[in-house]
Amino acid sequence: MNLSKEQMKAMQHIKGPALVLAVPGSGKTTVLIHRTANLILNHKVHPDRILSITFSRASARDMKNRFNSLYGDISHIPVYFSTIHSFSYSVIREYAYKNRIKYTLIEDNKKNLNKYNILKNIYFSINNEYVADEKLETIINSIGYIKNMLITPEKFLSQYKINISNFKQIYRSYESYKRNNNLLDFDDMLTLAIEILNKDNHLLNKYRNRFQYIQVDEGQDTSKAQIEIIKIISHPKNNLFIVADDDQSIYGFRGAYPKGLFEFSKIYKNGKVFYMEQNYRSTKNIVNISNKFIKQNSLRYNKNIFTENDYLEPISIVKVNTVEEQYKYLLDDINSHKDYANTAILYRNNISAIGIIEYLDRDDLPFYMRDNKMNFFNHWIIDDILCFLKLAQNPTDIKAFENIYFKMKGFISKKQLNYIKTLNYNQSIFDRLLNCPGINSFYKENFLELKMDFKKLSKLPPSEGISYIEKNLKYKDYLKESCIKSKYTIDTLMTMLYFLKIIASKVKNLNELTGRIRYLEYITNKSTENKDGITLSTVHSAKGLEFERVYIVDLIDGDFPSTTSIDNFLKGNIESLEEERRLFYVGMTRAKKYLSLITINNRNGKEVKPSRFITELENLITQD
Ligand SMILES: Nc1ncnc2c1ncn2[C@@H]1O[C@H](COP(=O)(O)OP(=O)(O)OP(=O)(O)O)[C@@H](O)[C@H]1O
Repeated sequence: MNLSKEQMKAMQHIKGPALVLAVPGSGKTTVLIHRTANLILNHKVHPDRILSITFSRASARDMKNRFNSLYGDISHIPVYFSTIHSFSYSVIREYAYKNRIKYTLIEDNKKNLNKYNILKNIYFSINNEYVADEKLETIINSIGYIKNMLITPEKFLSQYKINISNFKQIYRSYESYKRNNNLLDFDDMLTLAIEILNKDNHLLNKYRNRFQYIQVDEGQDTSKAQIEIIKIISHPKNNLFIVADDDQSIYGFRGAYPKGLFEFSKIYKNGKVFYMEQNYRSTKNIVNISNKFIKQNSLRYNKNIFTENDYLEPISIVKVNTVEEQYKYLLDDINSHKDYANTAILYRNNISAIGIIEYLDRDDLPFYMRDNKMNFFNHWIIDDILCFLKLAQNPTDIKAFENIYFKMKGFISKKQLNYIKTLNYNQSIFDRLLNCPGINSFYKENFLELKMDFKKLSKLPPSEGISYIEKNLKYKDYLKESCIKSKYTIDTLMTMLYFLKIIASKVKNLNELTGRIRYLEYITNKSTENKDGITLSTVHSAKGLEFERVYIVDLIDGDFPSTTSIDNFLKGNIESLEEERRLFYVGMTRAKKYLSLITINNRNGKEVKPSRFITELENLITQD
């Protein structure tokens, strides 16, 4: 590949600070890789002296693979591509070794001592109630934001409203608990590294001498804390080379600080800024429409993306009625090309992967999961449904009953549960309930009705059974109530049930359903090795990647863009909706030749609206 004039200029920049501001597919990563080789081959820089930083472990791996496939083993010394976290952690480890401190990482939730458990305990001790998963996530994201932005919780709370009681106290307890016990989470890696580099001159100089050249990919998603580390290490030579695209900044909620890019010229008076606006990745159809689309954002630096690539197929906007029709369309389209390794199915939320996996597996199509962060297969809602079905099959199953007796109609009390546990365990639970002392006719009727309901349930195929549990056994009422307490939205929970029904629709009985769930979990875990399969990924994790064919699915208003961003927009705050638009733009610009955007009218029997971004795109297309 011949680099363009713009790319060459950027690549040949050697000394002093430089910022490359560029559009998607313009060769930012390409330039960074060639520059690395140029430093080593033509400027005799030892590979060990170059620190190339990128955003995630996956992108560090991708960059290393791209480097190796272009240049192989040019120096017989491995070239170092790292995340800022792993770099910071190496600083901390060295400092800890020197000072005989033993830090423990608390990010592994398979270990007992992990940040989730610590925060759950702290939350309970302060608020006297259990914290729900979604609230816990808000707490973790907010703490991450505070640390990445290098601000105080007070400042954070003055800017953002979060629905967490006593957040400040939780924050302080968590911080002091970690400090007192030498515990570290990911965000501490950054703030502690800054602290260490600021106080240990010897260590600081060692790192400054070692890393003479620093390169940063995806500069738009570096946080203030990360920028600070990079600034400290590169000083005073400031041989700093950053590539970035503010239109692809998608981690604002975690403290990404793209505005930092535009302070570059203020911080580095002798800094050079290069621009690259030619896209080498996508067809003219995709480039033109993406360009118009991102121009709808107001918080951006205007760039004009263009390409010399040909026009090919127009992007397709596909509107179908149901989720099942969406999968059928996907399968038909993918099967007509069978170019699995060059195809990606992208989505806004992890949960969207469930239905896709089920359908791909039914058709025996290979897939590769880019990020397996789903907790679907072991979620309590799945456990609940399995317990209902187990109890229907075996009305003496007290363990199943104990899990769900308060999640259905019947008003069964804990006292009654404890009483029936003392009765003959071979007797049906419903008969035992009828034997509870002192129950009045109201309770008797309830229990008799329950007995009949479970009998009916035992005769239904699983997918109908789930609807029966939802409606007749009033499980949906329980879910609605639990939403009030847990801050799960009912839509999230109903979507999970809906995907479970899709899985259940092809099985005959409980055994098969349990087997199918475990099997899907297994192939999902295994698929992270299956690089030749169709890539399934959230748009977030697809950043930096490219595919011949890209499908973006489940394009529903409220999913993509998210409900929160729409609510904020209605209150006059455009930032989060603009971040969603950038995310959508990142998704669109992953496609080289073919881009298909799919929306549905109906999910789980409810009418849904197409993503407002689809409407926007349709308007832009008709204006052409
Ligand atoms: N000068 C060039 N000639 C031909 N192809 C090029 C050139 N520069 C880059 N490419 C190709 O264009 C595609 C996009 O390059 P690259 O991934 O480096 O872009 P990027 O700016 O990092 O993209 P993004 O920010 O969207 O992830 C790659 O397939 C790359 O090989």
